[in-house]
Amino acid sequence: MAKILVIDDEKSIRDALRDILEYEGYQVDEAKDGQEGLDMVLSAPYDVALCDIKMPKLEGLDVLLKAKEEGSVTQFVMVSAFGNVENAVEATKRGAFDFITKPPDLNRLLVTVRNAIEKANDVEVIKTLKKRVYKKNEIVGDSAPILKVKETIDRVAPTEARVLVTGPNGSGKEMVAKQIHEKSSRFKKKLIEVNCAAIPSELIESELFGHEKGAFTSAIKQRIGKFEQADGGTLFLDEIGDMSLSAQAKVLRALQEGKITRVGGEKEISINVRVLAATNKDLKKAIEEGEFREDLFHRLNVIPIHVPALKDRATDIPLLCDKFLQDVSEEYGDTQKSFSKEAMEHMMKLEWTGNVRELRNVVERLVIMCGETIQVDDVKLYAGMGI
Ligand SMILES: Nc1ncnc2c1ncn2[C@@H]1O[C@H](COP(=O)(O)OP(=O)(O)OP(=O)(O)O)[C@@H](O)[C@H]1O
Repeated sequence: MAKILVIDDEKSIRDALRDILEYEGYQVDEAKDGQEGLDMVLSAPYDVALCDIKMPKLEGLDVLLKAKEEGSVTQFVMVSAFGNVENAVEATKRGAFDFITKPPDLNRLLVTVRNAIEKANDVEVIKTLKKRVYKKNEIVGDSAPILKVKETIDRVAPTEARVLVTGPNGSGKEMVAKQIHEKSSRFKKKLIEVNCAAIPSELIESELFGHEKGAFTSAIKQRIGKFEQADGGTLFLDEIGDMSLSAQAKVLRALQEGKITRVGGEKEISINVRVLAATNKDLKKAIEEGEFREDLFHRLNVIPIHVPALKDRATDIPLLCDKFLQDVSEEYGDTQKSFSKEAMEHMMKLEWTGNVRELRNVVERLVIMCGETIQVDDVKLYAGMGI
């Protein structure tokens, strides 16, 4: 049942609104001034507040602003006296859902309340979805190296520092980059990812910097590159060790000068981008072999984060398995399965050359193929079938 709070200093109005709303089946509480209303909105989850504008102690507009400041998701419908409509309009500009005038017209009141409740439900749904996504992206593990990774993320995320994430395939480098972006002040803007290994070297410059129409034969129209797409946000250069030397030179210039030029273009375009990079290659060795620019390495490697191979943090395996059992059962809408003690001990001894990605695939395979409790023989049979 939807909960509605009526905030009004006139008892007759509170009584009238309560009668109407209770008759419609809503649960109604009352506050007799602005301050009491604010306290109640902040201490209980009301779907809708019907809030008078002119009140002693705290005016309606201030109740609204303070509630929003504190992150309240209650939808405010302002109730204004006839001569006070300007204030009500101002309130809707500042985040109130709508306003009605006194004395309230019954139909208009009920329609507005119903719409406000719908909006409140949408906001709740979005909030839980967001929490779920956040949980889905959570870095699982409490081994010493993973705790260090998480601590470094928390420290570095709010800064503008560039981060170079290293570690073997499937160890969680991309997850680290995503967390840094989500926990940074750039989180409302985009995180743009480029897999440098997947793009042919002759196309990487156009991919990163864009091109002007006619810059080369297949450039039939202008294209905005990843640096420009990430403006105000974060650019994640994955597999940076696979980037050609000529593209490296251009990336270096973009980082040094904060400017790029589209391929075939002349104009310099200023960009405000935080760059994160990742690689599974040994970049120091690549530098010695002349395959990676040392100056670019130093530009990118302001804060290094190393994600170790899974076999070097086997104590994380039970927690990761739990998380993946939960994810997979949610995905298939099944009850959650579990590992026998011996099965889990065996999981912890395996090599996991494909690291966490391989572990996730194996857990999914086991959930599909096995009974309620996954046994050690199941693990021997189904793990190590290739990732
Ligand atoms: N600590 C972790 N907790 C939960 N899930 C994880 C963790 N580490 C990795 N994963 C999951 O494992 C998979 C592989 O992770 P990710 O893509 O981040 O690895 P990567 O190192 O970037 O891989 P590649 O080197 O192939 O690009 C993803 O599905 C990711 O969600």
